[in-house]
Amino acid sequence: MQTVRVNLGPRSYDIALTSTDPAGFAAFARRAAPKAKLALVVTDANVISHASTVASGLQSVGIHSQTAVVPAGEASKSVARLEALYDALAELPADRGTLVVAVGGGVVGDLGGFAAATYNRGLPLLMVPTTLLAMVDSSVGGKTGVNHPKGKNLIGSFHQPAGVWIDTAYLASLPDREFRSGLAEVVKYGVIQDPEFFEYLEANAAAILARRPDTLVHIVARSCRLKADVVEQDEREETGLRAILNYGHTFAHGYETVGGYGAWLHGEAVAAGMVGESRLAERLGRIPVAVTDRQVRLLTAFGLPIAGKPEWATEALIDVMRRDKKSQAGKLRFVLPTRLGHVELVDGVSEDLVREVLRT
Ligand SMILES: NC(=O)c1ccc[n+]([C@@H]2O[C@H](COP(=O)([O-])OP(=O)(O)OC[C@H]3O[C@@H](n4cnc5c(N)ncnc54)[C@H](O)[C@@H]3O)[C@@H](O)[C@H]2O)c1
Ligand SMILES: O=C(O)C(=O)C[C@@H](O)[C@H](O)[C@H](O)COP(=O)(O)O
Ligand SMILES: [Zn+2]
Repeated sequence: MQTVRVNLGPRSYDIALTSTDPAGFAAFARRAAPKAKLALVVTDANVISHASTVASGLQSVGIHSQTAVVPAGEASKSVARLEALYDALAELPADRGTLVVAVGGGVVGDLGGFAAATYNRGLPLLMVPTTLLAMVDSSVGGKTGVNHPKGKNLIGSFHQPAGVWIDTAYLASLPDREFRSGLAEVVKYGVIQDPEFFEYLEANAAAILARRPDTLVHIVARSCRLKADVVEQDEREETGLRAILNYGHTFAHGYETVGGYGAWLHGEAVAAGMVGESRLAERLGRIPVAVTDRQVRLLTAFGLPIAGKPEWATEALIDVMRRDKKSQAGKLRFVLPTRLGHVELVDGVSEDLVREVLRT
């Protein structure tokens, strides 16, 4: 087992990275929440069997749990599903020591995490990610929330987990499209922080797609460390540093929202979003075309899209972008590459330039 520590003073926690170790999980859960007696396990319909293994582990260390199952998919990141979780917590009844355990992908983590952040003004949260995307990104760093019809994650909060338990054996059953979607966020770390990691992904694309266990462990561990490094320095996205994790996401959230949260998976939108935002950087004279070309080649090798769908209206996409959390006084801000491995937050990018890129 490897451990990645996220150092956040009193909110510090461990990310445990393992492969099939249910006994280890129970001890980890007990360490992360020493006083918990009761838990709500939140999961989705596709991963109920993993949730029941987790529930048995909790029981073995004296934590009795109930399970709340939400339908699989992005539509569950809604205020209506959140209310149902509040009902389940009230029914338990939860007290301030009750643990929320999110077993699933980013949808379950963001939704269950936001219920934990807000019920009784905050409950301890344990993340048990079962998708690649959740292992490398959403389970780490404390962003929780739900969508609004007018924009992704418009309702949410920062609420750090007490621990993250990653078992890469869960990835064996993950559908191919979901696995590829997670790879988009992995590529993101290479572009924003680590050119050597980007080269590793280029050189090992076939082994990664074949889910070779050593490559999986490496990409999950490296991604968690890279994300933790950013979160440790700017936990609540106040200095602008954490915004680098939003590379590709201004476009991506446009694609997801205009697509009605069903057309594309999050990682697919991020892949096309990174290419669009890299093209913006080119047009602003910040990078040579070669930097975009390398991203296009790697994302294509991973079977990910590199441009939005032609039917998505430019003005509808821009309208969503104006509501992006990085916007200030209605002006768009983008995270743009300066070279492979480094990005900057750039103010006042003209909407006309964005239109031009969206139309190409
Ligand atoms: N909080 C953050 O920092 C953060 C970061 C990145 C993404 N996100 C959010 O995460 C969400 C996307 O997460 P996701 O890609 O994990 O999608 P998801 O949660 O919808 O899971 C994808 C699909 O895979 C299924 N599944 C999960 N684990 C499985 C397994 N082991 N075997 C078989 N099927 C399995 C799920 O039931 C679902 O159908 C988006 O809402 C995105 O906005 C949040
Ligand atoms: O953790 C972060 O910070 C991120 O931006 C990670 C993103 O991959 C993730 O999609 C996040 O949910 C986007 O957050 P938002 O604040 O733009 O809604
Ligand atoms: Zn993302």
